Amino acid sequence: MVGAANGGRMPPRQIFSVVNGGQDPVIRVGPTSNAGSDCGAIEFTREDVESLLHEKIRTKNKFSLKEKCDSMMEYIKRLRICIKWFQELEENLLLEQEKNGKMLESAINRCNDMELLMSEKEEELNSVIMELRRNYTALQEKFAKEESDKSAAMETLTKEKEARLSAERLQTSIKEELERAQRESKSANQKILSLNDMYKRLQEYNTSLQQYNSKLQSELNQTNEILKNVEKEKVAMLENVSNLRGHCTSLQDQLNATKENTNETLKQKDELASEVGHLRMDLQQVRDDRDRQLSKVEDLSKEVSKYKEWSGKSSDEIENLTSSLLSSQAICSSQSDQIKKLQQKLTATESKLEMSDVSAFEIRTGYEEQKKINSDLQLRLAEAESKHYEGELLRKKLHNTILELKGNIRVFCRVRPLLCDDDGDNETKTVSFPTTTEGLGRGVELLQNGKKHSFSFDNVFVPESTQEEVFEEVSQLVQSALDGYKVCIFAYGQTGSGKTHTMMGTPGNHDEKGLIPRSLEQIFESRETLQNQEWKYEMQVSMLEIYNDTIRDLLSTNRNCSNESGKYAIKHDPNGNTHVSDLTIVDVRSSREVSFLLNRAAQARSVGKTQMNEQSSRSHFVFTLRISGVNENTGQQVKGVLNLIDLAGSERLSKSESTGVRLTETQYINKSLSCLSTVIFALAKKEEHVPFRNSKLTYLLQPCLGGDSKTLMVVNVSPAASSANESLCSLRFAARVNACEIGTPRRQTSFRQVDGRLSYG
Ligand SMILES: Nc1ncnc2c1ncn2[C@@H]1O[C@H](COP(=O)(O)OP(=O)(O)OP(=O)(O)O)[C@@H](O)[C@H]1O
Repeated sequence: MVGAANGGRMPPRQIFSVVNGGQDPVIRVGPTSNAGSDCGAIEFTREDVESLLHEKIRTKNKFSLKEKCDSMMEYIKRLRICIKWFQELEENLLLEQEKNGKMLESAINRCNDMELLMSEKEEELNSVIMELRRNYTALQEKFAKEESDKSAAMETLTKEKEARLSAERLQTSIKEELERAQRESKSANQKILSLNDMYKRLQEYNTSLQQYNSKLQSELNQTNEILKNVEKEKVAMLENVSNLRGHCTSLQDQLNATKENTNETLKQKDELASEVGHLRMDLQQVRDDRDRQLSKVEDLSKEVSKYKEWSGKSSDEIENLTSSLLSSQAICSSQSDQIKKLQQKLTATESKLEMSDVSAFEIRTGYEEQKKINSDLQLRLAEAESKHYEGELLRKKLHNTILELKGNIRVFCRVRPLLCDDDGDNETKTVSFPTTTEGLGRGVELLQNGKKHSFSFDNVFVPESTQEEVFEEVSQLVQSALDGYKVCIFAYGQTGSGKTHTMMGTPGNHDEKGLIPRSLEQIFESRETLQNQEWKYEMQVSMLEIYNDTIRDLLSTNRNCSNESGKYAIKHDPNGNTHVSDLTIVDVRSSREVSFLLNRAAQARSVGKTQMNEQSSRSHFVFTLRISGVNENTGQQVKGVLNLIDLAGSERLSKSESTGVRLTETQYINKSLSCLSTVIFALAKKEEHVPFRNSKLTYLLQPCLGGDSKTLMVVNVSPAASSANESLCSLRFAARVNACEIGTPRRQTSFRQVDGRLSYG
């Protein structure tokens, strides 16, 4: 094509360039093409030409022109040969080009023809290709369709195979099942018969249970009614008894005054009687004197008459005799006066004596009357007291019946007042108390994140409730420890919610005493009263704390060796009694002694300042009073236990911001409280395994929680808005505990020799 464009010829410059820069590195000129030329068979390669062109002419003598001219000539000669070779080559190339041009032309023609032919053929082929493509696409579509059909068919086949296999398996299992079902059907038929039988019996049992239940319900209602009446009667009786006691005391006072009066009167009477005796003696003496004087006068008169008879006697003698007679008469008359006076005195004294006899008689009759009234009153008092005792017994029985019906765990809720330390939004009321008939005193409502949560417990104490009011509701439970029951009262709640306040109260403030001191006072008072019924009690106290899951003896004088291994090991015996080895147990005789021990324990207890509470209890405090009683009349023996527990408060690590020791304490507290809830829920669900051993607290309280004791949980709640989440958690936990039926309280009483050992539960 290039050749055609240049008319088949190339200029010599171009040929030279071909020699210099052509693709072929060597241009060889054949011998035929050089025939007859000067260069003969000389061949030039590209390198030759290039070296020739770049050759520098060198002479031996730089300044010899001849030599330079010769070498130039030589060089020109070589150049000429080269040029000639080029020219020949060019001619040959031109010839060849011409030839090639012709050939090219014919080839182009042929090519054009061929192109025409080819285009025709191409068109033909294109149409064929198009046809083929169409066919191909159709075939591809068909193929794809066939493929998809095939895969679908394969899938269906595999599915069918699987279905067949499963159907076969199903068939065999159905066969087996059928056989089994036939067997079962037979046994089921038998079972149906027996179940029908049982169903009938169960229906009968159910109806009897329903009847029994309704009877129990009505009995419970009646019992509640009776209990209320008994309570009312008790109050009236107590009032009556106190009135009678008042009356009796005033009568006793009167009686004493009368006795004193009588004694005084008797004394006066004795004095008067002795005076009368003296007077009588005086009178007698005076009478004797008078008689003597009278006989003297008589003698003298006789003598006077004798002397008168003698008339011969001297007148002096007569005068003497007359004067002595006169003096005797004067003495006589003065003595008569004296006698008269004495008689008057005697009559006055006798009338006085008579009067005093009358008043003594009156006093004696008054005294007798008073005595009678007093003995009447004593009888009435004894009657009232025996009625009161009977009422008390009935009330206890009813109280125990209610507990038996309800289960041994009861829950009270106490909401403490808002304190100035409480942070957060305290304008909106977080805790409220329903005023409906059924909710009053038993319901509590908590507002959290705008949602109201309602709870109901056995008793709910509002922030204004006093320590005394709280104790009043607990006193019956405390009392049953003296009757031989195991009693456990524990305070649960968030840190700073008022547990220690409820259990211990404010030290030094008499009105703010908590449940523990009040319970002890009541127990010791009742002990005094029961002594009249011949009951003799012995009491022992122990106090411990569980700090970081380690028991510490709060009454030990040597608290440093609490970590000795094997010390304070908890053991339960088969009777449900618990012992803590090496724990200090102190015999106590008065509530004053216990108060002293309580103060000692409070000082030894682990308390620390936290973000949430200035005086936060960092441990669980367990106070135990073991009571052992015997009735000397009947020989009956009782063994009661009173456990009063102030738990450490739960707290959120994020909120308490505890670090170091406080953080460790908080972690232990939270862990043991969560163990407590796990145990309670396991008991509630009646699970086979109850994880009592997961913490020292739950293991120690095992008999109280899972056994036959009377247990009361006081859930303490803070009304602060910032504590709403924690309060909700505590109330939810308490509600679940309230719904638990854990066991039935059992009284520990016997007529045998009491086991000397005492225990927690
Ligand atoms: N009913 C109440 N009336 C008046 N003040 C109360 C009442 N309850 C609690 N408080 C006061 O609230 C504060 C915290 O109470 P307390 O120490 O009893 O809480 P706590 O639940 O025992 O806390 P922690 O678990 O941290 O030991 C105390 O200052 C206490 O006096």
